[in-house]
Amino acid sequence: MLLCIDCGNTNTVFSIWNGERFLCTLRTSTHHGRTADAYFTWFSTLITHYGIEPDITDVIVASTVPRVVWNLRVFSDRFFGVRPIVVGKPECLLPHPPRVDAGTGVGPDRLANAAGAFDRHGGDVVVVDFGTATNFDVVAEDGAYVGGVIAPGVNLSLEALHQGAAALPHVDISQPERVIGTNTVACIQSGVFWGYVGLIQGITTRIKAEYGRSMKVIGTGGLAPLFAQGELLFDTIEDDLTMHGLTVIHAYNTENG
Ligand SMILES: Nc1ncnc2c1ncn2[C@@H]1O[C@H](COP(=O)(O)OP(=O)(O)O)[C@@H](O)[C@H]1O
Ligand SMILES: CC(C)(COP(=O)(O)O)[C@@H](O)C(=O)NCCC(=O)O
Ligand SMILES: [K+]
Repeated sequence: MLLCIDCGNTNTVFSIWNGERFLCTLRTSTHHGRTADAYFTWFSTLITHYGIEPDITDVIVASTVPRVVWNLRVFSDRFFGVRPIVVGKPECLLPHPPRVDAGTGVGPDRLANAAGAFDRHGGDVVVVDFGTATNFDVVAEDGAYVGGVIAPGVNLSLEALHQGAAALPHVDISQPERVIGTNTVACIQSGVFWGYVGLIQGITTRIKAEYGRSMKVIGTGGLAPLFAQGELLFDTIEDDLTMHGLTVIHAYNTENG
């Protein structure tokens, strides 16, 4: 079985793929100080809780935080005897290499999103991924990642208001009833929620105009469903797109490595 690890700047997600479906998805906060032993303690407790007895034979990692990769490598080697495939490293083959400026890096989460989106939709796609940052990943007709947009994430925007303005409290995101807020919390929620709706609409419209072909827009990441309510921002929402992309990249490496 394949263990897929998607490590974002906020959360690290483990999913076990049995070749047909994901058996479970486990989430923990991202800390570069977490040791291989700490990962295993957490992992084994949860899979026991869920009654799963996986036989992990392969591991693939996509991490937007370079410092966590070392401990994930040790975790993989020590507990499963497996050398992981790390997306973005030269030894990890990509089904469709990205076309970007020479010398620039592409986030491994974006490479996984591109692979997952192409496998499911066949290209000409924009993925909108709501993580710590909100990424727009453009996937060309042939499956290559060809660029995109990086905007501050929803929670980062809320946190920045709280950090930067003495009288503004920490607020959780939700869809406000009205645009004109009549208290501080409602004003902040309106600014971030409706600001985000405008950002998503505005950027996808401009991407489509610049790209010059019709495109599908796929929402992914924890907050995508919040922005689907009542607004036609996405053609589809796929929570497991990054994980699916990891299974696609793994299969490609198995066949071609
Ligand atoms: N279902 C959800 N509802 C509300 N907030 C969420 C949900 N999923 C994730 N978040 C929040 O969205 C932010 C980004 O989370 P995540 O997608 O895990 O980011 P990353 O992949 O960058 O680690 C975090 O602040 C997280 O707490
Ligand atoms: C844009 C990101 C910070 C998003 O990370 P995340 O929100 O998933 O933690 C990540 O994809 C990244 O570090 N990218 C490198 C630069 C690039 O992709 O162009
Ligand atoms: K992510």
